[in-house]
Amino acid sequence: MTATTNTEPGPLLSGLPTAQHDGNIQSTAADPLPAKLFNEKGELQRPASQFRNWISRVPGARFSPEKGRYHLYVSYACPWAHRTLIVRKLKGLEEVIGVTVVHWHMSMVDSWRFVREGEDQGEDIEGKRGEDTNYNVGPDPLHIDQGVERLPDLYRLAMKGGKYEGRFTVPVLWDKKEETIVSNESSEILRMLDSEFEFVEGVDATRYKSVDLYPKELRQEIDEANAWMYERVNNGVYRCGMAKTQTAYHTAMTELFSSLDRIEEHLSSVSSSGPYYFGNTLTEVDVRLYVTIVRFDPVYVNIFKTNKAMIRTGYPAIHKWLKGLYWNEKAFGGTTNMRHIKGHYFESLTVLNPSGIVPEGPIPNVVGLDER
Ligand SMILES: N[C@@H](CCC(=O)N[C@@H](CS)C(=O)NCC(=O)O)C(=O)O
Repeated sequence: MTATTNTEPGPLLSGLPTAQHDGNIQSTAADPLPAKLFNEKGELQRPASQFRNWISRVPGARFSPEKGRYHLYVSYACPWAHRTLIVRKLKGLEEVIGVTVVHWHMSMVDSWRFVREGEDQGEDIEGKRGEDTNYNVGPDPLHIDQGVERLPDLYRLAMKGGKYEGRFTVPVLWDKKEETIVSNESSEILRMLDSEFEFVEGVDATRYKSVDLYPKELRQEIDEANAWMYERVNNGVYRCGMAKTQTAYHTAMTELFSSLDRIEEHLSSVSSSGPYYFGNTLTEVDVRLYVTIVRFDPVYVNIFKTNKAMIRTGYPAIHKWLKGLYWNEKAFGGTTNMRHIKGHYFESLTVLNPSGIVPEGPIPNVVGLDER
């Protein structure tokens, strides 16, 4: 598989930009919103992910699928990283690919850091569906003697002395064999996990094959949905929240809410045939949309000012779809940790929320299956 199969129209970007680091990981003056991230209209422009290798089952491939060779570094808070956690679980790869979760707080100067031994892990106290999320939050288990305390330290190791000019983002798919980063682009990691691990030791091939997130017969529709949803919804909420002018905000809001209307209409028309975006077939569109929608009412409505409507009151079909995934599918609900999610956005993004106060509502963060 090559990078050309990726349908992402452009780079996926961050939570919020942190200051750039040099190769030695020293803090520089923090400009949380550097001018180069914006165009002349004050609209956010996401930079591209820099590590774009592929795990491939083609014989002789540099990164071949193997049990225990790869490790995911993620944040429960980050929607892009959340995609990879969902797919790892959906495909039954828990014993094959390890995971380490960073602390939910992202410093605007020093990026993400690993949780120290004995430190609060940010357990999801609402916890009903977060049962699987209170694991693997801790120090980097692979580089205990190499002084890896923060995400940039990992990028430094991967660069082996070379200069890295991208952003220090999660998710990171790490290769233990070459001690480097295979990929830091979630849309591509998602595809690799979905397609390349069927014949690997420790993988239940029947279960693996029972979920195909990019089935041939739906590829065109998936590609089309990905293209507009990425720009207007997944990245759209960030474009609203980080807009530097009223006009840029208005444009992003208009595109976001007209897209939610479109999704609502689509889901109303398919919901009788199944719980997923394409009725009875679970695809990567569900994965990619879920990570944004589950954060919408608890976080984006508030911190990103996406407040024309809430999902729970304004979009009944989307809400039903969301509740179904959260409550009925372990890979979705079980990887959703609201403590990390709310802590990250409201306490890290002090440029948008200077007090760092975390809103208590909405209550509950995700509505019960049979409640409205
Ligand atoms: N293109 C990346 C974007 C990932 C990303 O932007 N992650 C954010 C967290 S939500 C991050 O780590 N940001 C740190 C930064 O930009 O400094 C992907 O989809 O994998």
